[in-house]
Parts: sequence; C-alpha cells; structure tokens
Amino acid sequence: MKRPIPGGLLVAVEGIDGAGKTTVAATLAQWCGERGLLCALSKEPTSLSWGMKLRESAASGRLTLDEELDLFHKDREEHAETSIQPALDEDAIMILDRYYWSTAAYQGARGASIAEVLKFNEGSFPVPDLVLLLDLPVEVGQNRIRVRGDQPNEFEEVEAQQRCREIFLQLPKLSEAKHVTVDASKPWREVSRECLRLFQQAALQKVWKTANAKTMNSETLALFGG
Ligand SMILES: Nc1ncnc2c1ncn2[C@@H]1O[C@H](COP(=O)(O)OP(=O)(O)O)[C@@H](O)[C@H]1O
Ligand SMILES: Cc1cn([C@H]2C[C@H](O)[C@@H](COP(=O)(O)OP(=O)(O)O)O2)c(=O)[nH]c1=O
Repeated sequence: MKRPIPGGLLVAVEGIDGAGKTTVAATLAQWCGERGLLCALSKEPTSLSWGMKLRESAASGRLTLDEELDLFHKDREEHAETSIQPALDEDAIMILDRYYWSTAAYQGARGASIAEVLKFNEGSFPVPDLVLLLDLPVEVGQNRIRVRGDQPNEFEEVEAQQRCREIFLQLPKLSEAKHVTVDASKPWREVSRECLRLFQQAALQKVWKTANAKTMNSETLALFGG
C-alpha cells in the first residue's frame, strides 16, 4: 500500500527550454517512488488527443496565437480531467513538467495577456501547491539542449526564449500559486538538493494545513523532515 498525502500535492516544474525541468521532475518522482509515496509524474503538452494535435501542427508551421492558446487550454482541460484531478482526489503527489505558467510565458511572449492567461487558468484548473521556477540564462539552456543531443527548434529561438524568461521572472508577483525561483545554472547536485528541500518543505506545509498531522503516519511525516 502506497503512502498518501491528504488532499494530494500538486507540484509544477517550470522554466525555459533546457532549464532542467524534465530532470528535476523525474528526480522528485523517483525520490517519492523510493519512499513508497503515492506519486504520479506527467507533462504538458501531453500525449492525449489535443496534445497530439499540438505536436502534429508544429510540424506544418506555427499556429496563430489564438489557435495555440485554444489547443494548450484544451490539452490542459483533458489533462486535468483525466490525470491531475483524479490523482489529487486519490491523495497522490502529482508532479508536472510544465503547466499553465508555460502558457503565460510562451503565449505571453507572442502577445497574449499574461494577466488573462493566469486568471483563466487559475479559475479553471487546480492551482499548484508549489511551482519550482528553474531560472537560468537562455544561452546556458540552449547549450544544454545541444548537449542533450537535440536541436533547438522554432519554439526555442534565442530571442523568444529571452522574452519567455523575462515573463517567467514576473510571474511570482502575478500568480496565486506558491512558488520558488531556483538558480538552475548551478551544478546539478546543488539544483537537485535545493529542489528536493523545497519540495519536502511544501509537502510538510500541505500536510499541516489540510490534515490533522497527528493522524498522519509518523513515518510519512518524517520523510518530509517533520
Ligand atoms: N544543473 C544542471 N547542470 C548541467 N546540466 C544539467 C543540469 N540540469 C539538467 N542538465 C542537463 O541539461 C539537459 C537539459 O535538461 P532537461 O531536464 O531535459 O531540461 P528541460 O526539460 O527544462 O528542457 C539534459 O541533458 C540534462 O541532463
Ligand atoms: C505547456 C506549454 C508548452 N508550451 C511550449 C514550450 C515548449 O517549447 C513546447 C514543448 O514543450 P517541451 O517541454 O519542450 O516538450 P517536448 O520535449 O515533449 O517537446 O511547448 C507552450 O508554448 N505553452 C504551454 O502552455
């Protein structure tokens, strides 16, 4: 039997391309798995029907801003309905590699209203208990993408990435989600240690806020340093 967290815990890892989101999200999920915690890992865009449409459309040139916004929101709606909300209802930890801060940053960089994107998403989908914003200079992210063996694509052009980074750095002031900005240019050991510490802190806060911690399994609390 896996260890649940009352009310679940929603953690989104955000940042520009090459920031280390996939690596951090996988590390958090692995940490939870090794400790028997009820945990799921997911990403956006998804591989569900609207997510696949988004990926297919990218092959035939860029959509208009409105089409792009519509597809990312439809994808998120399906994702929230089929995975995110059910996981939280099951008292699981859900770790997301990108979520609605990416819409604010990437579609915002194309001219969408950042305030409207946040308002719509925070009114329509579960708000994260923690956003880990991985911040680093665009050139460092680009180099990591090349080292990873990938070619930066159209979404990953330097100027657009620069605008995305600037918007990401404004989001802590505008979003209602609890968040922390992490210096992701540091060596991996330091970044992973910091992200794990912040994750454990958020989990402990959630447990104390939503449940009578005395009723929680003390071993589970101890895992988070409680
Ligand atoms: N702190 C770090 N220092 C150096 N390389 C890193 C660090 N974090 C991740 N990487 C490497 O950089 C590349 C991009 O990381 P990834 O997690 O795929 O980024 P993202 O999902 O944000 O695009 C991967 O090859 C990963 O192993
Ligand atoms: C979730 C999301 C992603 N994106 C963009 C950011 C990325 O450049 C692109 C693909 O995401 P990425 O994380 O690179 O996924 P994959 O490795 O599976 O291709 O989608 C948006 O423009 N808006 C959004 O709401």
